[in-house]
Amino acid sequence: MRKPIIAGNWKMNQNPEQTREFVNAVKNDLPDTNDVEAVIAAPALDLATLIDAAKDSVLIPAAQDASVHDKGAYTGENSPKVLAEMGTQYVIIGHSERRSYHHETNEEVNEKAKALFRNKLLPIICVGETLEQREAGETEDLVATQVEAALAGLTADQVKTLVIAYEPIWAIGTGKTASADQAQEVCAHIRQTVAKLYDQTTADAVRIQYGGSMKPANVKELMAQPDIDGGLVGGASLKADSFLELVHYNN
Ligand SMILES: O=C[C@H](O)COP(=O)(O)O
Repeated sequence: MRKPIIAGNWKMNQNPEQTREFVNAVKNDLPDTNDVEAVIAAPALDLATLIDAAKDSVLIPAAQDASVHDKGAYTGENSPKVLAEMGTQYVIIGHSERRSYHHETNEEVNEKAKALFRNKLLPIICVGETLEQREAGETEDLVATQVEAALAGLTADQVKTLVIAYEPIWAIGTGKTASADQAQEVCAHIRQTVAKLYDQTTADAVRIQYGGSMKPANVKELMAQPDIDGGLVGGASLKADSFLELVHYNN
């Protein structure tokens, strides 16, 4: 039985004061962590505040990216070693905004996944296609290639603990959600890809999120799909009320 995981990705929004207000507003109303994991991936500048404010709650702190290096002369980078020391649990890697604006390659995403495991952090690996790629019928091959590259060299035991987020780029921040059927089809394909690369037990353990205009109005239908185990949510995770509705999708 895979534990659902709803993760807010704040992107470059919220400041430390807003972060503390948000955590104070949600922390006593979160679901039992055995039922649903509630995660917030804050900007690096807010992470210390998030971790401090959330310390007596079940809210799980996450980062939005990490360096492939633990330390050294890498100006502007965030060390996975320090993220772990601070109390971060998950780190998003390979988000389409990083692939597009920072030209991150599949190989770098793989290096980052290895750096996270080296530091006992868990990756949330993002994959997904553009509208042009979808219309050209390339979605399944593209997503399988991204998954295979990201997981290269990882053990089955590592893969069982990580999260893959399927985020069709055309649905991110656009208000256009993939239909539940479209999202399920690609998430099932991702699971089959993991089964081919590893085995069915590993594929059955890995958690797959959908991301792209997920909101309180559509979370229930998306989460009802057999291969969707969670959501990676941008805009709708910024407000406390909306985030609480998302993590309580089952009520
Ligand atoms: O990481 C989150 C996704 O990019 C989705 O963003 P969105 O919910 O604002 O569409």
